[in-house]
Amino acid sequence: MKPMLTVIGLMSGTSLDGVDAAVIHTDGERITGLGPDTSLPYTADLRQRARRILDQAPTLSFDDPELKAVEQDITRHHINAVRQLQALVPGIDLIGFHGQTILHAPDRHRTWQIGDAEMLSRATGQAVIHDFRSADVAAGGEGAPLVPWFHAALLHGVPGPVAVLNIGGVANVTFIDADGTIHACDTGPGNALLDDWALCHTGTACDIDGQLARAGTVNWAIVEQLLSAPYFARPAPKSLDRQTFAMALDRVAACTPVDGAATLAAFTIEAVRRTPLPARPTRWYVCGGGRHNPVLMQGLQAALQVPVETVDHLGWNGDTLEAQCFGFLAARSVRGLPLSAPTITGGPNGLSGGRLTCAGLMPVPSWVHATSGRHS
Ligand SMILES: Nc1ncnc2c1ncn2[C@@H]1O[C@H](COP(=O)(O)OP(=O)(O)OP(=O)(O)O)[C@@H](O)[C@H]1O
Ligand SMILES: CC(=O)N[C@H]1[C@@H]2OC[C@@H](O2)[C@@H](O)[C@@H]1O[C@H](C)C(=O)O
Repeated sequence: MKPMLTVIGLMSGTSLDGVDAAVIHTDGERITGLGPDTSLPYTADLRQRARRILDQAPTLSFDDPELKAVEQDITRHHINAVRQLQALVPGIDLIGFHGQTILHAPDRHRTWQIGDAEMLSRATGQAVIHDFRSADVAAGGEGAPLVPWFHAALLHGVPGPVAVLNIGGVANVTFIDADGTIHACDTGPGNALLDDWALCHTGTACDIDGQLARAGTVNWAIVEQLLSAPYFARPAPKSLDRQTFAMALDRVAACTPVDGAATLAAFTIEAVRRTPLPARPTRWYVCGGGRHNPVLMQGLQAALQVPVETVDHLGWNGDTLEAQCFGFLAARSVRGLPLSAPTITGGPNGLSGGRLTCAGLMPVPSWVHATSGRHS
């Protein structure tokens, strides 16, 4: 095993907006450098097709032709993103390929990320780690969130208790206690409901800068009703599917566009505030696209009553963090290091994850042999 790897991490998140890719220099424990990054948005057509697949996922068969076509198109975007970074950074050792989650149901021992790792490996000439969540789910864990080890590595030296909140389609928190213990869970919805509401009422893919929500009045009765869902009474670890709270859109259906947006934003914020954590964080750092929405940021500041800042204040890039994370986790995977923990996903202590594909790679890098047994 080479001590330090140069890895490209790839993330296509639940917002279905495109691929984020980033270079990271890491051995899966230390991060010695962050390289360039890029984002390739999906076309409106691919976004719609991927969304239809996500909506149908619970009943889809693995060989559904449209599923396969969407998977190929998504993989092509990943290949193009990798090629951009390969042109900038010579000597890439490995790719961490998250894929696109279309279904997440750990209670039924299912988590499903689409993306053709073999096609990616062949087209880019790189070893690829993929399928990061299945081992944890198979072992009884939630399979998500997986970002906490990465947040903890980046926070090294920042005194706890602190929380890092990612507001993507779904929102998740990493809590680091004063003694360094990591706790995590999905807090509730992130932007996904707001995105769906904005698309329906304005034709734009999100509530840009919170323009709708800012002009509306929160219907607190609806927020309380939504927060009475059993998920919010469950202790962590726990995780969500993008569509878990899709019924919230029916609950706000009679609201005006602005009041509906204000109510959905309040749902996201209140779900964060009520998330059970072992201690009160002294500070919250926010990443993910939701930090660009001032209504969410100001609402979180008012609700949490301790400083709430974007992770950019720590010198991190809040838009590329998840891509960097899957580069970091790929390096952990090839070393057999844990990707989760009992207080993160509820999976067993010491469990690694991810599968390795080296399709068509000649010669196979020598350090790859260290990972025998997990090839696909
Ligand atoms: N200027 C903005 N105003 C409001 N919302 C914004 C803005 N910029 C980005 N967003 C939100 O951020 C979302 C994208 O966030 P992000 O890329 O973190 O999600 P993701 O990685 O796909 O999701 P997840 O973390 O759940 O996998 C968009 O769908 C949108 O809702
Ligand atoms: C199943 C799945 O893809 N979950 C995502 C999703 O998006 C945010 C939240 O829900 C988080 O649990 C996870 O992503 C991040 C990267 C994670 O695993 O940490």
